[in-house]
Amino acid sequence: MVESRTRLLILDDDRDVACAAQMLLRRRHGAVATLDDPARLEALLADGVPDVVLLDLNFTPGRIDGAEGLAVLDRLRTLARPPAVIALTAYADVPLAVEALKRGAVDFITKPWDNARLAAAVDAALARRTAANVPGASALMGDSAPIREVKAMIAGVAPTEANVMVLGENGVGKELVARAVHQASRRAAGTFLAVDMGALPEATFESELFGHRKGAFTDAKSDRAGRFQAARGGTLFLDEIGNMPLPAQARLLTALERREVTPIGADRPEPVDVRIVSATNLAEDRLFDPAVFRADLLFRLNTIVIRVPPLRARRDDIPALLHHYLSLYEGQYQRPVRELAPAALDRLCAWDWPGNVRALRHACERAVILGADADYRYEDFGLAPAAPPAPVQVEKDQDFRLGALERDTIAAALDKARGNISLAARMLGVSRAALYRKLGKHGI
Ligand SMILES: Nc1ncnc2c1ncn2[C@@H]1O[C@H](COP(=O)(O)OP(=O)(O)OP(=O)(O)O)[C@@H](O)[C@H]1O
Repeated sequence: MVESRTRLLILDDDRDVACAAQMLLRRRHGAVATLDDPARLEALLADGVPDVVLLDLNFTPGRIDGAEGLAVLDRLRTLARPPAVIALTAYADVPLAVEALKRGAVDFITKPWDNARLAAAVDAALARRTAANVPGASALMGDSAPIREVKAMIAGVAPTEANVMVLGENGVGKELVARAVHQASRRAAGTFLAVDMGALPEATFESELFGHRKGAFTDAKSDRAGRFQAARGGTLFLDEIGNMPLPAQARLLTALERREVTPIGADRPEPVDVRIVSATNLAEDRLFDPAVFRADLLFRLNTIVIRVPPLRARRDDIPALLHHYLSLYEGQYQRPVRELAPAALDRLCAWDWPGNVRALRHACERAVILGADADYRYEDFGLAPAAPPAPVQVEKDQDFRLGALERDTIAAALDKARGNISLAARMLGVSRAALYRKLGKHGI
């Protein structure tokens, strides 16, 4: 994907709160705008739509019904390319957070927040600004035999309450499969809440998932709902499950076995009413290694396993995906409709797509933005390997080596992390979203 700066917007009437969030996020993301009055939102949107909006749900002092924030959320969702919205609320109001999630917010944070948690939520929102945010892209495309099999499994398993584990390489569409299970289930009217288990800090793991009571620990200034409570009546998607440390796995297992969770500081457990869909890109031999993943947790989660094959194993889907994403980005960037030259299509179908559908999508975005000919050419997709180093002038040579160095470092980190994106991003000291951008840039 073409590198672009992330745009964040913080919409909160409390200037101190907005300023604190701005300072925290500016270090990581650069451009962070703040707005204390929703009446000025339209003028700001006219200048460009942000990627992520941190949205306070109550502006007028004393109001706690969230109606003001929900109205802004509804407005943002009508945009052609809506931002990912993280709802902010000063009140541990689970119904309000759930309402925001139902109306399309990707996450919620209770104020006062933990900085690491806020930063992780923004990263996750950026990485997830995918299917849910792009009209028409939420359906699983493809009609190859393997993808038809996946769709048949989804149709068969969705109406049951069985836990589903989705396996597959990065970018194959595991989250789309999880959403499809939710949408075809009896819980479709409820919340679909995705949690990146690999990104949950170990210290706050329990409070994030199960919630806490005011005063349970020094920073617990108010009650806080956990993900299990927020997804009540809906589906909890536990993503990157293979990245969980073993102690966290034990705590999750207890909750699933007892079907109840106890918020930290509470004296009574609360029943759990969620359907669990989990996903990992770990290879199955790693998943069955007890040093990596607890067997008892695995057997809780994998009642039904849906394996999503890599794109290179279902090349018949490539033409439809290319046409879909090219026309999607032509519309989005208001670029002319262009054909894919037959020779280019052949080469794109022969490419192995190591980053799977996500990489294909990024490549299409690049081609739409950079392609200049009447038809799309293979070169427009940025997949050709880097040119061999030539003994040209020193400066150019250095540029080339810098790019190659970055690519090699990323490839080495991915290799070491066995394809685990969260882990590789942590090793490289960048966010998951930034790593995905770099993967797209290098066609990895
Ligand atoms: N069959 C498909 N049809 C259309 N778009 C797809 C399909 N599969 C994946 N995509 C798109 O590819 C991108 C990656 O999909 P998704 O996030 O579901 O993959 P993932 O397997 O969960 O990735 P990761 O393991 O990296 O989290 C998304 O933008 C999604 O919309």
